[in-house]
Amino acid sequence: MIRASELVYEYPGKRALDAVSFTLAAASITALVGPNGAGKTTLLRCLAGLDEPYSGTVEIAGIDVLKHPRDAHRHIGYLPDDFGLYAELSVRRCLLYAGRARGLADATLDARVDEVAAQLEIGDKLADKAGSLSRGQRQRLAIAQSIIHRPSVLLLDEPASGLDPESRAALSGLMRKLRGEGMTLVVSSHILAELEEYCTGMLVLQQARIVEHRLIEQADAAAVRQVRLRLAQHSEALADVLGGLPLSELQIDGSVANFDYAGDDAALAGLLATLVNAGLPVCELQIEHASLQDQYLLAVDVNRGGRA
Ligand SMILES: Nc1ncnc2c1ncn2[C@@H]1O[C@H](COP(=O)(O)OP(=O)(O)OP(=O)(O)O)[C@@H](O)[C@H]1O
Repeated sequence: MIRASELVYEYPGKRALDAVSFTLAAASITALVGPNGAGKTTLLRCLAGLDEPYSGTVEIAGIDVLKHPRDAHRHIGYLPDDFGLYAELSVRRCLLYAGRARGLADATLDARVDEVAAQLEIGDKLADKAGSLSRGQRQRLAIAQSIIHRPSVLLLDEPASGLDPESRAALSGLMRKLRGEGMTLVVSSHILAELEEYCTGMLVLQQARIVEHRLIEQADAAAVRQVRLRLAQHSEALADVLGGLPLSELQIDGSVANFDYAGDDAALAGLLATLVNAGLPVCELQIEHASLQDQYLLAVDVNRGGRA
C-alpha cells in the first residue's frame, strides 16, 4: 500500500533522509519512531507528496506520488504536527472547507460533515468556532478534516502531543477503528507505550536512515522473552536441568530462576514439559515480553554502537 524506495532528501547543508526504503502493507498501523531530528517529519511530508525528495520514489495505492501528486492526494490524509485551524470559522465551516478543497461534491458534503463529526465525537460542536475548542477537540477537528475525503492512507505527525490521557485513549481507539475499516496508518510519536497498544509495525529512523523495520505481530512469535520460573519447593536438580537447556542470562536464587528464552509458544510448552518430566515441582512460569520501548531503545543503541 505504501512503498518508499531509496528516498534521499536534503535541506541546505543537511541530509534529512538517506536511502530510505520500506514497504507497508494495507490496513496496517506503523509507528514511525526515532530521536529528535531523525527525519520523521521530513519522511511523512515526502510520503504525503508535500516535499519532493532529491531522488527516490514514493508509491501510495499503486500511484507514483511524485509523478501524479493530485491523484495520490485523493488517497492520502495528512495531519501535520503543527496543524493550524481557521479559528474564526465554525467547526462545520472548517469541515465544509476541507471537503470542498478535497473535491467532494456539494450534494453529499453536508451528510459527510455530519458523519465525520460524529465519528470524531465533535458532532455537538459543529456550531462552535474552531478557536473556542479545547486542545483535544481541536485535534479531533484536525483529524476529521484530514479524513473527510475517506483516504486509504492516513499520515499522522505527533497526533497525541498535548492530549490528556482520556483524549489519547480515545485517539488510540479511533486509530484501531480506522484500521478496522481498511485504512493504512503511519503515526509518528514519542509516546511508545501508547503506540504499542495499536501498532502492527515499527519503523525506526535514526540520523536520516531506517535502522529497524519490525512487524510487531510477527516479531512476538520468535522474540526473546524473559522467563521467571518458580518451584513449589527448592530442588538441587534445578541448576542441572536448566544448565542443559538453550537459555541465556540464567540466574537462580533458591527456588526461583530467571532466564531469557528465544522461541514461540510451542517451544515454551516443550520447555515446560521438559522441566516437569525431570521431576521439578514447577508452580509458576511467567513470561515478560520486550516492550516496544525496549525494542526501540535496543535498535537505536545497537546502531549508535555500530557507528561508534
Ligand atoms: N527547513 C529546514 N531547513 C534546514 N534543516 C531542516 C529543516 N527542517 C528540518 N531540518 C533538519 O532536518 C533534520 C530532520 O528534521 P525532521 O523535522 O524531519 O526530524 P524529526 O525526526 O521530525 O524531529 P522531531 O522528533 O524533533 O520532530 C533535522 O536535523 C532538522 O534540523
